Amino acid sequence: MNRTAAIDTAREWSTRDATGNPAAAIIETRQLGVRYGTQTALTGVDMQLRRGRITAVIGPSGCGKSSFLTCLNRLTDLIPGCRVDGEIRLDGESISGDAVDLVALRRQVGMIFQKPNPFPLSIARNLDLPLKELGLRKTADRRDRAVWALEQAGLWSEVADRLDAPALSLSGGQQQRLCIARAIALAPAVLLMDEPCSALDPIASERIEALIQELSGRYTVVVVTHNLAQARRIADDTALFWLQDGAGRLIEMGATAQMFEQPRHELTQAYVNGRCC
Ligand SMILES: Nc1ncnc2c1ncn2[C@@H]1O[C@H](COP(=O)(O)OP(=O)(O)OP(=O)(O)O)[C@@H](O)[C@H]1O
Repeated sequence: MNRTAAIDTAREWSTRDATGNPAAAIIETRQLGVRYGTQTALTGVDMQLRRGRITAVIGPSGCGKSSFLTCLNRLTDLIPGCRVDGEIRLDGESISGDAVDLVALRRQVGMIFQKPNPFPLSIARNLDLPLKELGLRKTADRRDRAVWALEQAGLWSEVADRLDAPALSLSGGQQQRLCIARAIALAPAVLLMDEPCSALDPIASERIEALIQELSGRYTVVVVTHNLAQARRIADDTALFWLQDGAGRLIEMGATAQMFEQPRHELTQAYVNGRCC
């Protein structure tokens, strides 16, 4: 199948769910492109991310996966020389332009990075601080919300008796779950995860994977991963990006089982079977 046909297929898929009904997209991109100075990292991405589902973004190094993710909550605004073209809609509303409240956007669309990045403060303060900024004025309310978020992240039983300990004294996997709790505490609609397990040992990775699966349904998760087995285990939907003619492009997107078992595009077939890169 040529590239245009595959993208048409991706478009057709992305507007229908498994029963043929229109899919409920929470995020939609149209002709999304990212440039760093004169270099085009990503071009022409038309994609719909479905509400409450886990979408894995896969593809070889340099094909624009992280650039795609960082567009979705406009962290790209913080990169000098970076320019984003096209359209991104969250719940039908454009997130482009100067009128958008970026603090509110980033609360709605939280980000988890490859390397856990807790604040160099106590475990409790890692949650209390953002909740204060969110406007929760009563200490008891903030504490309740913090406990709830730690429970959601599967961390509460491990830290309940040492909330005043430094966050950096936690293991890498616990720090990553703390970062997920910190994001969840702000009640986001979408969680973006950029290789959230790649800095962790296999056991900690397994816990994060299990946590991502538990979050499914309540949050929309977009996870960039180089680990194809992980994408297959945790993702409902999978999108393959590829570097073609010097720019990253969306090649194919579909339900994960279809992408791995019956890929439509030859690049997907080769990539998921480890026959290239
Ligand atoms: N801040 C930046 N400044 C300049 N160029 C950048 C920047 N970030 C990414 N790029 C370039 O954009 C292209 C896409 O990078 P990106 O990190 O989005 O790809 P990726 O698929 O996530 O790669 P990887 O799998 O290696 O993390 C690359 O050529 C990269 O060098």
